[in-house]
Amino acid sequence: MEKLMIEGGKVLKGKISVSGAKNSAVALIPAAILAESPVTIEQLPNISDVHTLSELLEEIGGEVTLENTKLTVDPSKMVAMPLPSGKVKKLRASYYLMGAMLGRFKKAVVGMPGGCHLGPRPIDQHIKGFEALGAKVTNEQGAIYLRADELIGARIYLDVVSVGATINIMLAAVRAKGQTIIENAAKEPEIIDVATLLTNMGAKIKGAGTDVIRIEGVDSLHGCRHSIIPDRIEAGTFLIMAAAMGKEVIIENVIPHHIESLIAKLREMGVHIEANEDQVYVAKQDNMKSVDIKTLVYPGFPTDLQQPFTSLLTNATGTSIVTDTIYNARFKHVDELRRMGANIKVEGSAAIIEGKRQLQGARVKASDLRAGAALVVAGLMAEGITEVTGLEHIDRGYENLVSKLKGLGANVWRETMDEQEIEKMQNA
Ligand SMILES: CC(=O)N[C@H]1[C@@H](OP(=O)(O)OP(=O)(O)OC[C@H]2O[C@@H](n3ccc(=O)[nH]c3=O)[C@H](O)[C@@H]2O)O[C@H](CO)[C@@H](O)[C@@H]1O
Ligand SMILES: C=C(OP(=O)(O)O)C(=O)O
Repeated sequence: MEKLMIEGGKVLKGKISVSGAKNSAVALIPAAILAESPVTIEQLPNISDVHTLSELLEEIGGEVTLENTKLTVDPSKMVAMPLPSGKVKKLRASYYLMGAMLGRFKKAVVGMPGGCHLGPRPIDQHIKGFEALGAKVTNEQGAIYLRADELIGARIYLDVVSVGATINIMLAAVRAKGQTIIENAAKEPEIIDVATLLTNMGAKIKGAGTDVIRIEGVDSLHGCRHSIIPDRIEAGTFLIMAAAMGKEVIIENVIPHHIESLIAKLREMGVHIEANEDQVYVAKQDNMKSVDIKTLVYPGFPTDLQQPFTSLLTNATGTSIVTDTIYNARFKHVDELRRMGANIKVEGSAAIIEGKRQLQGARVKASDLRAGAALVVAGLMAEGITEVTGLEHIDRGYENLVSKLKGLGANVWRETMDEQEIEKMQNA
């Protein structure tokens, strides 16, 4: 087991490049199940969620080759093998195996997904969608059983705007008979990316990226090549790091339009940002002003950036309020930031941050992926050394974080933990 060491206070300068989007990748890989010939996905991030999903596709008979950032899946020999436990528990996105296998085989058995602990993460809207398409869905000992004689297109109104449910229903509906209409659909860029792959595979989808998606089912789908969009959350994390410690930082391979809500808030704080087609230039501002943020569905401020942004706000003068309307208990990072000297109170779904505080290096633990990102931001700003454990969470979503940050001049490295340290961490 390893821990991440960060010597804080170093100025960040230079270029950093964004990898392919995790939350697209984890849907595009299961989508390959729907084809009958090989699908190649390019620019994939080298993160553990991608490896876990590739292994899951192998478990159901897929021939998978993963070379650097390119994955080829030959799904022709896949079978509807039950996946009630094991690797499906390692990540959230294993729920996309439900929609994809239901679409291809008209049946699936998939264990309840894992992923970050952000409070309750129900999948009732996914199930409502599958049932509307004609599937019988039961939960037996922690696994979801889905079966349909035939999938028939339907009009589905989502009671909650959900990225996961929108994509999952799309995956099943492309192979249903007739038309499916998803109303109150989520509009995240990852949904457009998945719809683009499916369209290249022969699906008929209109309206992805708006709140009404229309799908005309087809009898079969074929292989294709697809290049994934850049990760807006990784890009956003780098922007936040640069706002905290950056002199002249250029973030490359980014679609600035995807992170407009973050850019607007950083500018409101006084951070200097210039954006062109696929690059963003950031320069730190010494007297950042406090701001309030409220997380919302896209194009609102993303919940996935709320945690790293909270760390930045400890360095802004005045009181900031961060409200998470998507996951109102997504505040596990706050206790750890307090250990580093932050003055933050959590009241209901809001965190109240009193700045400006000079954080101090400490031993902290990442409880989930973006809590980990928040602690890295805090470590870069802190005086002295910060030790971050719980790296398995960070490795789910950030490719080569250490070498990318080193490229900007940060002093960060990984160290193997000894047995005593592991025991101490587990008992903490
Ligand atoms: C693998 C993946 O892409 N994960 C992302 C996805 O997670 P996830 O798929 O969990 O998030 P959703 O967009 O589905 O959920 C949004 C909100 O709807 C609620 N809800 C969702 C589904 C459902 O059936 N019932 C229900 O009530 C959730 O509890 C949450 O409050 O979107 C989140 C919100 O942008 C991001 O934080 C995660 O990074
Ligand atoms: C919460 C996240 O991931 P997951 O849904 O995979 O747990 C995330 O990407 O911030």
